[in-house]
Amino acid sequence: MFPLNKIFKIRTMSNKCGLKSGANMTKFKVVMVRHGESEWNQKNLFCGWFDANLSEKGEKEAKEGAIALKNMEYQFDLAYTSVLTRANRTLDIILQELCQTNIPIVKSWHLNERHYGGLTGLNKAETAKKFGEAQVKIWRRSYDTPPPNMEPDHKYYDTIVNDPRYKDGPPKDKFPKAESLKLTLERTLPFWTDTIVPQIKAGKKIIIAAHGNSLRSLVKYIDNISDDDIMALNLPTGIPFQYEFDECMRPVVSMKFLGDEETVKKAMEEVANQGKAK
Ligand SMILES: O=C(OP(=O)(O)O)[C@H](O)COP(=O)(O)O
Repeated sequence: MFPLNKIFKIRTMSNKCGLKSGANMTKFKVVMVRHGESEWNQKNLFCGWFDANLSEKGEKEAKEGAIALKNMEYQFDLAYTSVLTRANRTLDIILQELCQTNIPIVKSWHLNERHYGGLTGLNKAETAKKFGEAQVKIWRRSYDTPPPNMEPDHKYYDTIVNDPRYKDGPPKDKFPKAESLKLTLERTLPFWTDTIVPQIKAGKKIIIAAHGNSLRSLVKYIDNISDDDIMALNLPTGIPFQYEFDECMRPVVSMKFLGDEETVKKAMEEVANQGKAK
């Protein structure tokens, strides 16, 4: 379980990108949300780049997340999401509830879930029974150990590799076969730095609807979380969280969930427990 006191914190850092002042000012705010529960989350299957739909519960979670944002009168100028339906649909539900469907939406595979390789479509609890909970935890949560590759004879290989949504990338010779969190960060980070951050600095109010591990990779980078500590972070579905940054894009407030602490903790524990042999 990731210690929430590590993330529910107000930071005291340097002012003007250098000098210690102890009083950092919030200049920018960004909202992130992992999509609501998918049909494959519900069945406890490794999903990755398979395009699962939201479950009925997931639609409800997205709506509840949207209501939390609405109650706090959030206004967005721009939205980013992956090219996967579960994240797109979550974003649509949120923007509909907020009556902000007119804002631009940028979809990119760079925000896709990490590619779960050969594990795609396998049940997590059955995999834990077969290979042991420790191995499954390494595959799910270690920073730099990728799952086994998805080979061309994998049940979902053709569906994923030949999906027309990838016609503009990633290039065929760089198409992922499996991704660790580290490999995921190698494609989320340039998108964050080169595409999203300039828009934040231009004053745009941004929401990012993505996935458990693509968001974990960004959180690791933004909060400079160690390779060991990131193993304990499990993001709940459908609960938006906010970052506040100073003028130098350093986090002033990290992962402030728009949900009560007990509910968030319980949802995080449930995600962690998906890898236990039942
Ligand atoms: O596709 C997945 O993530 P997503 O539901 O956030 O898109 C994974 O199956 C999440 O699994 P994990 O929590 O075991 O890393």
